[in-house]
Parts: sequence; C-alpha cells; structure tokens
Amino acid sequence: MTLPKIKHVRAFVVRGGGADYHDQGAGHWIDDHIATPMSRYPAYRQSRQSFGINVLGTLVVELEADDGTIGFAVTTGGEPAAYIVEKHLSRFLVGRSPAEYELIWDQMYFATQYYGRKGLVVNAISGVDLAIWDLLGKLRQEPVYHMLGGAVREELQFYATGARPDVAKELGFIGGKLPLHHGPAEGLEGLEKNIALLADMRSKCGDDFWLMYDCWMALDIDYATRLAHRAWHECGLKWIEEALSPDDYWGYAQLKRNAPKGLLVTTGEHEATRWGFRMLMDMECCDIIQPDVGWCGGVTELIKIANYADSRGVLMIPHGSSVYSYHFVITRHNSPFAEFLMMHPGPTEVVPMFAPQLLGEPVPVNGKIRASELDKPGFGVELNRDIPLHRPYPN
Ligand SMILES: C[C@H](O)[C@H](O)CC(=O)C(=O)O
Ligand SMILES: [Mg+2]
Repeated sequence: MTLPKIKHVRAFVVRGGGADYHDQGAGHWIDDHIATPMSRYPAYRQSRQSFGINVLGTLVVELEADDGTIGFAVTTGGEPAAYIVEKHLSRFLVGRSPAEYELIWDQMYFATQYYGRKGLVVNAISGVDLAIWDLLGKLRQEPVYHMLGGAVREELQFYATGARPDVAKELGFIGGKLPLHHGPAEGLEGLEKNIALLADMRSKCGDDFWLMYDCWMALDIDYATRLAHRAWHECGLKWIEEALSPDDYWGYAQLKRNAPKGLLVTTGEHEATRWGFRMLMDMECCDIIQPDVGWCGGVTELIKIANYADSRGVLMIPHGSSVYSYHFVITRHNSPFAEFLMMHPGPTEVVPMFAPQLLGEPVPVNGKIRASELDKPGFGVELNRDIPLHRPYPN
C-alpha cells in the first residue's frame, strides 16, 4: 500500500501549561523548593524557574501529508528545537512516507550527531518521530499501540507524582512519588526534613502504599546512600529516583551497590538513545530505567531501548509524557505500570498532563486507563488550535 508523502513540516512554540518543563504559575507544587543540582546556590534554591527551567517552552511538531492528513506531537525544546526541526531535520522528511520512520530517524540522528547526541537535539528528533507515528496512525486509521503490536493487558495502572501521595492514594493510584525538597547543601537539618516528610506520608498512606523519592539529579553518593538507608529502614521507601547527575554512570553503579537490598534505584529520564540506556544497563546502574519518550529519541528509539531492557530483565517505566508513553506501555510486559504526573497545583485533582496543548487526552480514573480508551487513530489526541501557536522559523 502506498501512503501519502510528507509535504509540510511546521514547528511551533507554546508558552505555559504541560510538556514545557514546568512553566507553571506561582504556588504550583512543582516549583516549591525542590532539590536540584542548582540548590548549592542559595539564590536558586527556592524555585527551579529562578535558574531557568522554563526558559525554552513547549515544542509542537506538525507534519502534513500530501492528502492533507496531519500528524503532530508535543514535547519540550521550544524555539531552539523549532529551529533545528525547520532548518535542519525537515530535509529528511519532505517527500518521504511516514512508514519510513527507521530511515528518517537514522538520518536525523547521524546528520546532527556532530552537535547533538543528547538533550535539546534529541528532544527535537523525538518530537519529529512522535509526529511521524501520529501521522502514520492517522493515515492507517490505527492507534499507535496497535502498530506496536497491540495491548498485552486490558488497562494501564498508574502511580502518581506530586506533593500529595495521601491524596493520590484516595484517587486510586498504586503509589505516590514525592519530590525531594532538600539536597546536600541544606545539611543534616535538610536530611531530617526529607525523612520527616516521608514518615508523615507513610503514616497517612499506610504500609502497603508505594512511596518513592524523586531526587532530580540533586545528590552526591554519600547523601544518596544515607537517604536510601534511612528512607528504606524508617519509612519503607520503594525507590530512590535520579539521585545523581545523569553523566555519573559510575556513581549510579556505586549507589546501586550501596543501597539496601529491596530498595530500587531508578533513573533515565534525562538519558537518551539506545547507547545511553545501554550504558545504564551494562554498568548495572539501576533496577528500573525511566526514558521519557519525548526526550529519549521517540517511539522508534524507545523500541530499541525497551527490547534491550527486556532481554536483560530490567523494568522500563517511562517518565511522564502522557499518551506518548501510554501507547507504548500497554504493549510491554516489562512496563507493568506507568507514571502520571499530577499537574494540578495542589495537587489534589487529576487534570490532563499536557493541558492546554492536547485535546482528548485520557486521564486515569481510579488510577487506571482502559486500553480501549486509546482506540483512536495515531496517539488519539488533537492539537488545541485555540492556544497561541508561534512559528518562529518557517522553512
Ligand atoms: C517532580 C520532579 O522534580 C520532576 O519535576 C518530575 C520528575 O522527575 C518525574 O516525574 O519523574
Ligand atoms: Mg523523575
């Protein structure tokens, strides 16, 4: 079957809302004194926006086929990623069928390798790749998860990330992942506060509810080891996430050896490509890898990452990323549950993760989404055209 070819490539930038690396309003839990690698500087400790976490904004990639069908995707990377998509990557797309996603990925990656490989460039490649899969599904009238092999279970089960695991439990989630508030620069007092918050949540949530700590790259090995032992023994922590710099593979391997048996070490949301994840797995850095499908290289690359993880018996629980990960997780036995990032400021309610950009985004009810809710062409969502879409670099 000959599919229509890609005719137009458009990259837009959007401010505010989800997928933009926390361009949220004042008072949102996600910007409230969360430990980061910048916490060593008191001026940048209270707010991640103070050091520029929201500086780039959201990237929207839109691909139009020559029959007028549109596929799109939303990720991060903002204006610089829009430049890369329009001025560099578009040459590998125009005139191509979206069914050629392997060839297109290969050309995008190797044409940018001299200035890319990770970070912003792979964000841009991921956005294009997800838009290709969306377009392919819309042309074939098939959901992405069908094209990936179909569902291996009837529903997705979620844990929630946010400041209120106690509320997450009431809302039906299987666990709650808290942001760590204090890093090494806040000393013993900060460590005690981290333990006290976890202990409080444990007493509110009961013994059977999973509690995890997201450390957002903020710690050193000594601090992470001490936190891991105390949090495990005193509060039954399930996993310690992204404790160290993503470049410190040696540190992660050491942390995994240092951690108490039974406590899981997880990382990978800021890792990219099959080669980055191979390092994490070959060096035995963690028990769960957490690629973000909008950052790691898209679905085409996640297939390779997930297959390698499967062959090594490593769980793959993607970071956030809404429908872009749901369509993948439902097809994999080594992804038995998924993350839901609570974007409500409280966070006391379930609200769509990528609002206001996406229309028709499914959200967990009682901590679950049924596979049948994904039964729409592509990723099953539409771009909200009522929001300001700025196209800085028309090609
Ligand atoms: C809450 C964390 O600091 C971060 O914003 C989100 C994250 O790392 C995760 O969901 O995982
Ligand atoms: Mg995380």
